[in-house]
Amino acid sequence: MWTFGCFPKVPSYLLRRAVLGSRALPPRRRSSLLVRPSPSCSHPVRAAPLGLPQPCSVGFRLHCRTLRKNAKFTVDVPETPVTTADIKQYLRSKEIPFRDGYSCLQAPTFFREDRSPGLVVGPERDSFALFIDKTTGRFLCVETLVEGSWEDLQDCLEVMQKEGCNFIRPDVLLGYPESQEQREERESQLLEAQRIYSSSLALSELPEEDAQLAKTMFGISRISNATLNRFGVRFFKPTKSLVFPWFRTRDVSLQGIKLLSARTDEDSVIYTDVTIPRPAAYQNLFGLPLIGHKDAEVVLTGREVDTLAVSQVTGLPSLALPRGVASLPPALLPYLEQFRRVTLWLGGDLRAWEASKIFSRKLGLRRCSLVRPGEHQPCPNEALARGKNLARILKAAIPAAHKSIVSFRQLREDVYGELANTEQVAGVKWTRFPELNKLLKGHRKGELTVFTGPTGSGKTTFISEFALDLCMQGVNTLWGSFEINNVRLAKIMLKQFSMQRLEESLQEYDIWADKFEDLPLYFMTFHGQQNIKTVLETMHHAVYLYDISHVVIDNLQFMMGQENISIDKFAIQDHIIGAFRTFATNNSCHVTLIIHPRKEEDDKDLQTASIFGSAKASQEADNVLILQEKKLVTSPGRRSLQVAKNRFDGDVGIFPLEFNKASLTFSTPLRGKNKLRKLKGDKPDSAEDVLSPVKSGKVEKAEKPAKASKPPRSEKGSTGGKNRENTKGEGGSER
Ligand SMILES: Nc1ncnc2c1ncn2[C@@H]1O[C@H](COP(=O)(O)OP(=O)(O)OP(=O)(O)O)[C@@H](O)[C@H]1O
Repeated sequence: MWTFGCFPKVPSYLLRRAVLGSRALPPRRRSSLLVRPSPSCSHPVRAAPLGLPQPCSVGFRLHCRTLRKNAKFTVDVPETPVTTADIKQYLRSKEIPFRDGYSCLQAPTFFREDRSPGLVVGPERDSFALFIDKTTGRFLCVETLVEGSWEDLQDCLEVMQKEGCNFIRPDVLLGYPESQEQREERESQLLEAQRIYSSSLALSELPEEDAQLAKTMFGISRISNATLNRFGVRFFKPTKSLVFPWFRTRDVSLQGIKLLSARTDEDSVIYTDVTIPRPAAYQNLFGLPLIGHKDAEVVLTGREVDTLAVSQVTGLPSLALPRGVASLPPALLPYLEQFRRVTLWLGGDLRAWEASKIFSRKLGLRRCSLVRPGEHQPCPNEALARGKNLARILKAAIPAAHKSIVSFRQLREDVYGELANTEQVAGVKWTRFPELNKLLKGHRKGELTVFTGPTGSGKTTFISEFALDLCMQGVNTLWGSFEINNVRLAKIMLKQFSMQRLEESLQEYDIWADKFEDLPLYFMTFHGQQNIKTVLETMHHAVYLYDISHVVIDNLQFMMGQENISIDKFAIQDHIIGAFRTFATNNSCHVTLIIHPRKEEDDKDLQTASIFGSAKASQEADNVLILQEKKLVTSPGRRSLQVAKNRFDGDVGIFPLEFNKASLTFSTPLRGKNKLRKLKGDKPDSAEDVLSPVKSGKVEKAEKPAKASKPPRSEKGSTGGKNRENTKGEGGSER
């Protein structure tokens, strides 16, 4: 029988045309999300470099996974979001049998002709080796490691049907091979990983004293050498690091490593890890080769040492996520499909708890149980060190499935957790803006921040640094920059990241760019006017793929143009803000929305009323930040940041900012007293007093250092909205 195997290697779009004709498949829309790759356990990703036209929009985008130096990628956001029902219907129409799994549909693979049992790998280890993500339609064949979009899969099936063949050889369809540079980079990283791993020693091979010292340093004194050997963990003497290997399941060949180092800082031990390949391509489910194909239960942990502890003590199958609580890449979901029960024990703090709730939605709530962190339930390795009964903790894990009606009894542990961990509840602190921490207390998931300032005052520049600061601390960030293009935005960020005028130190460019590339930072490729629906779809997609917890939209005006102009424009604005509000709440994701002021008067400072069309809209925002350019400070041209609304605890105030033109960064002036003016105090006469403190005279009064004593205290949530904390997680699996 004639198959695609007969074709010479030609660009796939030519192949597609040759077979289907140009009318057979409409050209696909350009990708709208610029993101990192989501490589799976063992193979390369191909993609076009940043800013280049995306070949995938015209041809098959089938590819094996690769590593690449330039890790910023574009991926397709489906033109019409696909639903599970659509996928099922399509497969039925093609008479393809499938199994309905937790996160994926499973079908027989058609990427290899010879499916002899010995060659079949992956969790299912049967012919149903094609996993189709129920949310995105993306597929992965765990036998051949071919992956692609839902459209790609349909293309393959159409081609096969048309030609009457029953398999496609994926290599023929690789229209966009790696560049030589990418291949060299990948190969050199692999060699580096192999070199380090082969020159590392099993802890059992170290002199007893050294082994004990190393175990003490990493807090794994109670992990036996037998367990370490079973997982292939070694010690690399030159850097005094533990080495966790990433083995491919198919042939147990080494794909990469994670090096964990420890150093003491005063009283505490600080752990850092480095992965080869770099984090975006390091998609190792640590422990996967030890999973038996009949295992139906797994304990998912946030760290390799936790998996060692669980496995040693309970004997249960356990896997560690490659980036801990930061993300659960959907590319790993096929490898978790075989488990009927997944217990998430991701750590011992609130961040781990939040992550386990979010991840369980991806995994399918029905099969997930969560270990609630607490004093008596720390992370597994600590539990082992403290002599706790790990099996009992696992047994007490609570089902993740959401109940629409709960009693206080079910909430009391959550309430206690929040009261006992006020610092964690307050969110991630800025390292560059301590004054902001004093007012807002931190950056929290699920909130909506509205940011405004006069035209050209530096809104984009400031928010870029504001978001970068958080991103550098592991907050997965998605940028929607509709006004300035991504290259310009990335240039601003890179200067802020390196804190210098990079034009003058180009020899350092690669060093900074390499570090910058490892940030969990993603960009939408939209430019100019966009439909709010498309933007929200892209945001949803990014949250699913990359566990985004902060979206920055610059700016709202770029979503106004395509709405029906016969409707009142303030009503449109309200509608858009409401949509972002709902998104933030439902996805436990912080949205920062830049809005141009409605009106600017030379002699007046901005106030909340300068932004919004109606009071309803002002209630939607949890935080309102205003970049004030003049008036509030003595020197003209100097900027101040005003927190005009703070739903979390009501503290509002203002502090000056000094601009460094070389690095495009902001800081609080070193000189000058009373840098931060809190506008605390009595209940204001009206919301307007808080929302426009300038008008009420309170800010100007507070600006005078000598007279700034005890300004009136504003009421908590003085804007009239209830504390958003109460509604956080609405529509989700809030427990
Ligand atoms: N505090 C500042 N002092 C002086 N110049 C600044 C300051 N902040 C930013 N700039 C510069 O002003 C210019 C405009 O900045 P930016 O684009 O961030 O302003 P914007 O408020 O977002 O503008 P727009 O209103 O057009 O959206 C940039 O060249 C930036 O480097």
